[in-house]
Amino acid sequence: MASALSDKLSRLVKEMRGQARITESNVQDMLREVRMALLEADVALPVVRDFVARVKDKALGQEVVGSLNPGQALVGIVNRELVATMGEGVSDINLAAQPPAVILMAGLQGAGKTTTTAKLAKHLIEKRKKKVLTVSGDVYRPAAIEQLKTVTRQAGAEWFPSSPDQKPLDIARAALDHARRQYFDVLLVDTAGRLAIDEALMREIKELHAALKPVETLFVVDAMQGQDAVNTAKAFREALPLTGIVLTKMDGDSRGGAALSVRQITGAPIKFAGVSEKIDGLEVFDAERHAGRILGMGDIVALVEQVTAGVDMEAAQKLAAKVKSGEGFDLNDFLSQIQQMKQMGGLATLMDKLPAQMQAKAGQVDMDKAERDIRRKEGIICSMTPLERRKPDLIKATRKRRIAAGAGVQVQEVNRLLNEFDQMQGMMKKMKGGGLMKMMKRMGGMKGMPKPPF
Ligand SMILES: Nc1nc2c(ncn2[C@@H]2O[C@H](COP(=O)(O)OP(=O)(O)OP(=O)(O)O)[C@@H](O)[C@H]2O)c(=O)[nH]1
Repeated sequence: MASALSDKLSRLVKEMRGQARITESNVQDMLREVRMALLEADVALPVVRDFVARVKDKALGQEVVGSLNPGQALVGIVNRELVATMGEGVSDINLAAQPPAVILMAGLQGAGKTTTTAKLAKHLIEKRKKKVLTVSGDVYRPAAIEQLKTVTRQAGAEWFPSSPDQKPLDIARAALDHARRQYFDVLLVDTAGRLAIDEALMREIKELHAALKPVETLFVVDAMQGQDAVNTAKAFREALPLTGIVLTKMDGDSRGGAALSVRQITGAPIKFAGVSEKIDGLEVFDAERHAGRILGMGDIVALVEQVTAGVDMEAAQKLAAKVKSGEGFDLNDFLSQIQQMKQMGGLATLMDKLPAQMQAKAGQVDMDKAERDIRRKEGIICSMTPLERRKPDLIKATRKRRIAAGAGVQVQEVNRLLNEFDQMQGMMKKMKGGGLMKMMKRMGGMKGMPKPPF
């Protein structure tokens, strides 16, 4: 499905070539695809509508800069809007309170509250060097108290005992008192889960909130819940002043649309993502990476940006004019293409940014070898005289030996480069216009290299 979206967008991107502006008419198809992609990613409909309207607003009339066409520019706008909606920058746990800083965990049953409580304890111990106490207020499911005890041990934190015959509010007060007296920095309060929104339990968590005055009230939500997450989020937002969201089970196969919906509905920042059942399976939420996941495009946008940033547009245009005018593509141009590739961070960096389905193919290419090969080629061309670079036909056997010696390679390598260059020159002529993207595209068909995105 991810590849279907990338394919659709790529096709539309191609159709929009040669248009200099994003207009009402050329943007419609793209926006339809974006809307579909968001719905398929399980983003709630009202959130999708809002989002697409914002993107349209930002996109209309926008001049398309540099080598980008309107399609590519729109992908950039969608990506930036996704990142902005889900929150830019890193938003860690706020501990700015008179210790112990209380963190209240809220969410539906099975969302992953207990697991997340322990994961968070570990995070605070290891990353923030805090002394952490956990307590369970879940008196309805006796196993929940034991579960918290086990995972708290795994996290290396301390656990405050509680039992099913106590009232949650009493447990919480006793734990807070203990935390104060024992100089704990943080008290993590796990609460009873709800299968669905339940009045009595909502009242209980509100009371806990009022008594504990937590510095953080985290809403724990299962990313696999998709659209259903919206109703849960609404109910919790109405009951509690949420300060952050933890999205769990992000290692599942959801498209991650819940992130966008829950963020928009609650207005609270997404702070962490649960990425495995294990105690260390918690990551600080990365909106940029998640935007890529929702669009199913890997880091394709980053790739487009990196390519356009690294390319010397003036040089690329000169090259295009050169090829068009029939003046020919020479080894100086070949050298400058290699150098531009280096400026973009080298092959390995570019491959890293490809979407998953392309990376699988890229994985078959030995990157180190490919990089070494490029460096050798650069060395060979640099050993030639300017005239030889313009007219490689002039290079005779004795010069080949000298060039090889100068570059520290075998003569066969020089021959191979000249042959490859010959092929490439033929190709460039056929293309009637240069450009790195086009060249990369052609390279996609060569030597098992993955195809570039556009
Ligand atoms: N794969 C995966 N599983 C998770 C993650 N977080 C929690 N789980 C699993 O989800 C299940 C429910 O997690 P709990 O922590 O028991 O959920 P809870 O919200 O405390 O549930 P109650 O105590 O019943 O309210 C457990 O099997 C966890 O191992 C995660 O990030 N990834």
